[in-house]
Amino acid sequence: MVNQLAAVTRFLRHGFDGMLTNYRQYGPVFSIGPYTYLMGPDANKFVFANPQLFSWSKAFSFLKPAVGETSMIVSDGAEHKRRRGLVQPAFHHRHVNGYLAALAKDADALIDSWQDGQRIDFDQEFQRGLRRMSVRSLFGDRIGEQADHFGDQLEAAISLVEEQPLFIGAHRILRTPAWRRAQAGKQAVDEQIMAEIARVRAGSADSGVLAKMTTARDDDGAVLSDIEIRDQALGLIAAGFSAVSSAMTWIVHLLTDNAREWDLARAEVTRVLGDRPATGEDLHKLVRVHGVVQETLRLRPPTAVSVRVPVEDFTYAGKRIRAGRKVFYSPYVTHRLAEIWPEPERFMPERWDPAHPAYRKPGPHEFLPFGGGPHRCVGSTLAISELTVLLTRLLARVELDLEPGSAVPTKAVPIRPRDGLRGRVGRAGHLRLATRPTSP
Ligand code: HEM
Repeated sequence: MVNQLAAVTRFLRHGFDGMLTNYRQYGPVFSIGPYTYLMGPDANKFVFANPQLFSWSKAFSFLKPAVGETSMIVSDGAEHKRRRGLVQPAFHHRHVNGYLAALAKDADALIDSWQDGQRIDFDQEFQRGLRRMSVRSLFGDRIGEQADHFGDQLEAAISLVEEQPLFIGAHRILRTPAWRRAQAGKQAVDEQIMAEIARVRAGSADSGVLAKMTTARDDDGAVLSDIEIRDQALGLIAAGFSAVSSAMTWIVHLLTDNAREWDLARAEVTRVLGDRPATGEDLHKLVRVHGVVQETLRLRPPTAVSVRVPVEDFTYAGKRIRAGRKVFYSPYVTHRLAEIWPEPERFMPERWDPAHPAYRKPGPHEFLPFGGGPHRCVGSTLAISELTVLLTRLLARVELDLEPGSAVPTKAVPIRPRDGLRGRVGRAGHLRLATRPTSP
């Protein structure tokens, strides 16, 4: 029997760690108020293997004002499969590797905009820099040239749906200024995307994901309509943009929390890359950097929980779950289980190095920062590339000195530091890093 008050209080006090304690106490399936939690590796396996039980259209309906009705993330069944089949090839390794040079240029532009010794909020700065990087690789060079302006309009459209679903309904009914701003931003962005699709259809060459989706054709000759392409483009940004910047912020926090970690990752960058940006061939040689990115996604998965809405009643672990309930699964909880991850609270990039004794290859239901099943993150390769490129440029070029205590995690998705991540930046070799004890 779940003690409702204790279970809610745990989450309110301790966020996702409270959810972990609830799992420990109540097992892989339990309900708190209107919500049901399916937790742990076996529950993940069940959720990913049974997509026919769930509706994404219902679970993510709150996103529709920003991403439209046809975006993959709000599509089910055969429609989802068709759309996904036409979008996914644009994220193939081969294409993503083609974006690395442009990503490095944008990463360098971000770093160049900082003054030596300047005090900044890295969380804000990474959001700004990664927005530019994402806009260029998704929408191509033409829109990429006005990435900041385009990004401002996008953000107005998307910021609203990042609020609690209940508040979004209130904004819509009351036609609040935030709602009107979101509508104006969405309209401006829609028009630019439609114009870009028309240019690509008229034969104008571009290399972004948008252009690839516009010309995509499946084995049966099916294509995406203009509205579908526009909705996919908006869905990619809505699903991806804040998750990547959240991951970047935590990467820097975890690396600088212990100067030794920063030094080890930097030594690898110096050895493999020197001062040049990474190419596709370099990626598999950056073992430590890869470990840092993976280990951050383990300890601070931006999508700490995600939601499903069952379309029919079903039974899991002997418990009946009714159609229409909100059901949550949690990468965060699974990533902190000692039975899968020895010393789960420790930041250990070496666990991802096949040559290290601590290495163990996790199953897809044990390490799931990008979800799993047919709706698994379509942008995961691009996300990892953006993080790797920005991280390697930071390691090559700057020292960071973070202010202690400036990284209290929020209880929201994606997890961010509540008051930002503040500190000073200096050119490599110029600023002395303060060494602090490791804590995840
Ligand atoms: C570190 C960064 C990222 C993380 C942690 C992340 C995480 C996730 C997760 C957990 C899901 C599945 C949600 C569920 O099961 O309910 C998902 C889906 C998705 N992600 Fe990501 N994501 C990231 C970056 C990106 C990027 C960069 C893009 C696009 C360029 C993107 C586009 C999408 C889309 C479109 C879906 C829905 C796919 C579908 O419904 O078929 N994500 N993401």
